[in-house]
Amino acid sequence: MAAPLFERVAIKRGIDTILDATIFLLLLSLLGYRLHFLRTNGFHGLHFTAFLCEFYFTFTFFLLITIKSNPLRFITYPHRLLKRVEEIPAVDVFVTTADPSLEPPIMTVNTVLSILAVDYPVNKLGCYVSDDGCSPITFYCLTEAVKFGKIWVPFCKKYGIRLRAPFRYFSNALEAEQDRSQEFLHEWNIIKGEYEMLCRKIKEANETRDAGDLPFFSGTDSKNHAPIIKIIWENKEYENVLPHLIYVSRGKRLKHPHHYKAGAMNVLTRVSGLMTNAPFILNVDCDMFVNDSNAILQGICPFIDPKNDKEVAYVQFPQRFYDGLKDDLYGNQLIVSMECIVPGLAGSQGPSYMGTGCIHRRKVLYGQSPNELNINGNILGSKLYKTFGNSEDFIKSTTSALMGIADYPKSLQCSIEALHKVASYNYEDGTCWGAKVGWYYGSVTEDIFTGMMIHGKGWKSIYLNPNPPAFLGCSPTNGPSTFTQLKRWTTGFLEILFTKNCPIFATLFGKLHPKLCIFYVWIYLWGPLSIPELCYSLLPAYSLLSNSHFLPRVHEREIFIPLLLLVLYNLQQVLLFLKTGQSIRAYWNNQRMAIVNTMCPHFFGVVGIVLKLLGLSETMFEVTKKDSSSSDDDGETDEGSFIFDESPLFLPGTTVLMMQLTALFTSIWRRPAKPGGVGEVICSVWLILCFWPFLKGMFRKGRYGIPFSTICKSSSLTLLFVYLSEKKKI
Ligand SMILES: O=c1ccn([C@@H]2O[C@H](COP(=O)(O)OP(=O)(O)O[C@H]3O[C@H](CO)[C@@H](O)[C@H](O)[C@H]3O)[C@@H](O)[C@H]2O)c(=O)[nH]1
Ligand SMILES: [Mn+2]
Repeated sequence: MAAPLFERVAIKRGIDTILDATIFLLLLSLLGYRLHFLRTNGFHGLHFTAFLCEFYFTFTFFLLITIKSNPLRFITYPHRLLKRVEEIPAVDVFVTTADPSLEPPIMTVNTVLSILAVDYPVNKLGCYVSDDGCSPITFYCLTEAVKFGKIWVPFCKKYGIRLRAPFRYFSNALEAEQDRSQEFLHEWNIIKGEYEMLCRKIKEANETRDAGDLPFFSGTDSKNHAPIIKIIWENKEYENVLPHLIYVSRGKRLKHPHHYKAGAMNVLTRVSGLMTNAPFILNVDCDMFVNDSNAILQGICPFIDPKNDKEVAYVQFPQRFYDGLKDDLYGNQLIVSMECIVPGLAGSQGPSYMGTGCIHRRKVLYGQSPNELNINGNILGSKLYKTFGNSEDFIKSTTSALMGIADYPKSLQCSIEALHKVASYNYEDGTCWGAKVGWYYGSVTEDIFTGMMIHGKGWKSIYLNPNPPAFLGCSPTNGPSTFTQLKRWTTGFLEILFTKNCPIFATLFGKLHPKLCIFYVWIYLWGPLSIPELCYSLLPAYSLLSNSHFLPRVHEREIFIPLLLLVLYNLQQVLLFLKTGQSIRAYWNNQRMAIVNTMCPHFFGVVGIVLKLLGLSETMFEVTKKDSSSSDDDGETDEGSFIFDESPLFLPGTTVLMMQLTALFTSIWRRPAKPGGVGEVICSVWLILCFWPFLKGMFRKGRYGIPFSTICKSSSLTLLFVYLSEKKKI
């Protein structure tokens, strides 16, 4: 038998398990203390509220420790696959971009170049770029990218370069190179020059908004236009330098829903079905380049392994980021989650789909279940039209994909009419796209939703977390973008929770593994967690203002429960950060942001969903702004400081901070000798430390300052709170 292509290895967690258990027991004791207190003293508003909040915290913590248990890791052997060339399947790569001003074209170009250059048989790859911005600039940049690609790709392959996104490759010093021969240096210099020229051309096109003569773009409005599908580069067998590159801007009409990224992915699925119809689909966002030229080979290994052939739906690589801010100021590098939480899922049904860096099996996206045999083409006839839409060509391609026929069609020369038809704005009307096949609609987090529906059918997924990382993307680098992204995620999660597609039903009536059910419930409850957390944050301030207590007093021995909880929980976090190679400051920023995020963007995610349920507003996919190193920064930069804007998202945080400050000072001023309970003071001070960047922001101007209007609103809310607390009216 051939050597295995991949292996699983258990991960040892050591002390983390003990800390999990201890913290959980302490949380239970705290609940016990509350119940005892309420029984002996009768109903007590403060303690009752505290009990409810702590109950919720204990519940989410329980979910989390269940998710983290029994982690696994997978190792792949891509070089073994390379030796079995005839078994290597074709892969279609989808790149999505939506807005050239928020997503600089140079970034998309680098992502595309890194894909064109991967170590994978060139004739088995096709790269499709979806441009929801319908931008001639993006199109022009891609045509220029191909010209550069013709020298870049052979250079990378000749010298075995691992990182094939030119902007990253050239940002590393030449000294790091192994091969320093004269020939190499000579070529390196030429190619660097060419890359700089490409950057200049792109910059110029961006500035002058001039992409040359492109008649098919004339008169198009990005929100209202017919489909534009262009083969930018076709790989002909005799050349075999670059894989196919196809530009797709799907048709849109103003009032017709286009379902954001999910809609774009479904159009790419159909367009690629007509052109190359590869059995596997890799999808990356425009900011996520291939960081290791072996990435696709690695990702294909689990699919080829005979043990998994029948049950793996997708292979997910972690989201990793390059050029993150120092010490993870906004806590959005997700390293601990990717290293310590997701591996727990890997040991079960597999990781959730994260929207990028993921290889899908095409058949699964066509709605097939793991136990269904490859279909027999004749049976389904008219049902196929109902499901997949009214295109004969596409039904043919679907049938062969579902039947497992690998090599249909042989060339890109399919009919333009068919292509335009499947990419038109109304092709999906009355079909199952977005509901039973393709990427699912109805949530702005289409990724987790689609992944969950796939798991619900009983499919497994595989988590590959290689070193060096296979893909790298970028994370938001300022407060407003971070908050907008998180708000969208929370809203998207709740859009799934409150439907018939809720994970609990998927476990009860479908094939979702209970552990995955727990994971999805845990993540969907991020938003609602903001309510107990906001309530809990009011308790110390209220206690200090009204001279009451919600925590055990110093002379009671139960005071050790919350104190130990605080110490052990933070100790656990510090250890996790150190274990994953991060700094103590990164730990602190992350733990602070966990609180800030819950109270600000997550809370607004909940507000958004309530408005949607009341029919007052619709949810939107707001594209995250991506900073490229080539974009100019306006004015001063201060890496360690928070960036704010007028958004109401900053309001709850500013208010909570003001409440703590007011409560603390009032209590010291009134009772200088005995300023309130120790527990309450510690809580209040802790919150002030968590919102420290907000405190600094209150005294600064410009983008590092909290706008005056937000300060006014927060002050009013604080005054109202102080008034009500002092009168003990709440
Ligand atoms: O109408 C749209 C909106 C977005 N996109 C693309 O979707 C991708 C993700 O958008 P981004 O603004 O970067 O969202 P993030 O929050 O950073 O993305 C994370 O979360 C999304 C779900 O909320 C997933 O789709 C992403 O894969 C995941 O990286 C980008 O390539 C966009 O170009 C479209 O193609 N069309
Ligand atoms: Mn993104």
